[in-house]
Amino acid sequence: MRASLLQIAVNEDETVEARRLRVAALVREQAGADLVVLPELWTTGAFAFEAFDAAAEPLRGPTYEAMAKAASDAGVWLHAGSVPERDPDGRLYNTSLVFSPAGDLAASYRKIHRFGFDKGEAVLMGAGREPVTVRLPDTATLGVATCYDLRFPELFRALVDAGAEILVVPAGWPERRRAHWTLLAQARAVENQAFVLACGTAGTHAGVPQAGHSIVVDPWGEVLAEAGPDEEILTVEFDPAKVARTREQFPALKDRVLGLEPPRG
Ligand SMILES: O=C(O)CCC(=O)C(=O)O
Repeated sequence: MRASLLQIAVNEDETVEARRLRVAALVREQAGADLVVLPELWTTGAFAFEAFDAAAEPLRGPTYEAMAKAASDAGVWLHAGSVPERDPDGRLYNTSLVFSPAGDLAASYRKIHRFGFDKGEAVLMGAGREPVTVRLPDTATLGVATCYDLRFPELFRALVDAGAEILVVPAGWPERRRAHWTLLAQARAVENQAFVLACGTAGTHAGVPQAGHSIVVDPWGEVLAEAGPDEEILTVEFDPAKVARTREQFPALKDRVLGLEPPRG
């Protein structure tokens, strides 16, 4: 399987419309890949809170249209990262879109864990409630999560319980916590015996330098590829069957003890 992670630079000197056109062209250039992955909220930048409202779009808005066409032009599965989605009631969500090689929407996922504590995304956007997996016929099952979700192992366990073998994590992770990003991507891969494809942004928006350093980790925790800090296309080839082999050879997932009593005392 060949995957390309497009680590897009999100800077304020480029308009949302210009970036959308540029990213669509980059996706088209990935013809021949099986899966292409974009970062979180790459139209505005994940920290551009003041831009969310103006840039919000219905699920089937301009980013949906551009990415559906780019996926079918390239003939690739496309995890198009996330967009600020406005639902029919006016509520915003951080919503990921996954397209099939025919350009059909295979899945959408509203980010469950919103970042910002008492400000930013956490107050501006609603929370998703449903973990999402996507079956790529004859290949593997994707489990999707977004940025801050990476800190919550129980979500990833739910995805694995639903059959996920490749965990895809678009992000807009800040440079100041880059060490956490790398560590958590490896931890989620090791504990779930799954591939992790984590695609971040580069550049600086809203005064927040982005970490870049998109990363692909195999089910044994080995880093197969890692980007640098700037805009980059990270391409990697791997065998999804390694998930089943790893889980068979080192069957730790089978030793899970569920439903423990709360500690006494
Ligand atoms: O958890 C972090 O350190 C970063 C999370 C984040 O930036 C996000 O979810 O947008």
